[in-house]
Amino acid sequence: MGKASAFLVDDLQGNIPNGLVSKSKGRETAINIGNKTYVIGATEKEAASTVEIQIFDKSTGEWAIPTVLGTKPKPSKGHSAVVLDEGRILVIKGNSTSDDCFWFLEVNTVFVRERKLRLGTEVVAWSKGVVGEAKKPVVISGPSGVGKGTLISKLMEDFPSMFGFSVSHTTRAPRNNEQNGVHYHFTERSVMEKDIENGKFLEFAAVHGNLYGTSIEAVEEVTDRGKRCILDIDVQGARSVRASSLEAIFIFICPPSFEELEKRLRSRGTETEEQIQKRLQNAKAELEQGKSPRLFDHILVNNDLQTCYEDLKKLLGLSNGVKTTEISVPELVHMPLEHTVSKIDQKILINCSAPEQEKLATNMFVLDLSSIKGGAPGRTRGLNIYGAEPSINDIIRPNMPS
Ligand SMILES: Nc1nc2c(ncn2[C@@H]2O[C@H](COP(=O)(O)OP(=O)(O)O)[C@@H](O)[C@H]2O)c(=O)[nH]1
Ligand SMILES: Nc1ncnc2c1ncn2[C@@H]1O[C@H](COP(=O)(O)OP(=O)(O)O)[C@@H](O)[C@H]1O
Repeated sequence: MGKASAFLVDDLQGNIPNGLVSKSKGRETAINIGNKTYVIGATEKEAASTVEIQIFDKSTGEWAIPTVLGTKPKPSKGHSAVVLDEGRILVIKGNSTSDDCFWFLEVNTVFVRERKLRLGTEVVAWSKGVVGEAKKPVVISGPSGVGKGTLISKLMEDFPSMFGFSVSHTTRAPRNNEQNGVHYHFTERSVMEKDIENGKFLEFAAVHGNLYGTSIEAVEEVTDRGKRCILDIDVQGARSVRASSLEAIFIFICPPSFEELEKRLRSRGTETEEQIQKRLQNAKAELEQGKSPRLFDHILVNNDLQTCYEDLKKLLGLSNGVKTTEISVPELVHMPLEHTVSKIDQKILINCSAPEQEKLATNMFVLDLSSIKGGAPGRTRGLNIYGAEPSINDIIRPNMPS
């Protein structure tokens, strides 16, 4: 609590009407939502190089420095900001490209509220916006030895540009054929526990006596490459992801019989007898949980591998026999330092024109947020940006904030 001395915002104290689009004032912006003003700005210290948030509570006249979750944007020379709804502010960084210029500051979402309760402080969370089609991530669960890895490998081989594997962390030892950073990030338990405590994981669980977890970064890394993320995680993990903002498709893989599962696990030859026994024991509970109502969207029986693979492809909307090698990588749009933003429903109009060029309307963009998915923790996917027609410009300009 105290004075926000690092900021140069002079129009606080209730002068900004709720929900008003803020024009970039340089390095700091004040946005009102309800009783609170969120001040977004870079610190005076260039070396610190982070975007800081301070909250002014108009009802108490107090300042608060919130706990900031998520990867923070690197500061740019200026930004603009607009209230999207009661829970989120869109921050557009000037002088940057569309792969790094749209950031969502969540101030009152389910995730933020839950963390507020847990931490007992003010909380805000950053989530970078990713332009492109937002195909839902795919969560694949099932008992050890059922064939999850085999099915995922086939999918990744056939559609290398479409899918990306979320590389989990684990405390178990690598198998002979496993590479660190490719199959898993093999980690010390103490390191992983610390990272969990520091909120770096989307989910984690103790499985067969080891810790396994999906870091937020693992999912972000795939999303940033414009790919559809595949998560191979256990049933507990699936439950956690269900409760998160990820909005995935959940698929449970079943063996044709328990005997066949045991046979596959043994023939893989990667576990000791003791480990096989543990995995078989756990498989019973996992198969039971796989039937939990509303946890999995689809259950596939992996009897004949090829049949199961075809069924999986069908579920993922991959038509028979089509091998897609192309993904449409969205063209980068450059956002100049000088720009103004305004909001109409789920569309954000970004005017990059210098005033004397405004009539040309060559630098107007529409950022369409109607199909966005996800959010903190992790990326906000499915942003669509395109050039605006002059007619839209004409309709909008009378309402632009000065
Ligand atoms: N919750 C969770 N489970 C994971 C994660 N990564 C792998 N698992 C699960 O941990 C279990 C054991 O995986 P692994 O040791 O590779 O053995 P395998 O399933 O027999 O190949 C499997 O059920 C995986 O789906 C993760 O990040 N989170
Ligand atoms: N439909 C199937 N029929 C026969 N064997 C299979 C089938 N699917 C997978 N396997 C084999 O079963 C073993 C376990 O498969 P794997 O993909 O490692 O399972 P998981 O990742 O679920 O632990 C592997 O040796 C794999 O080649």
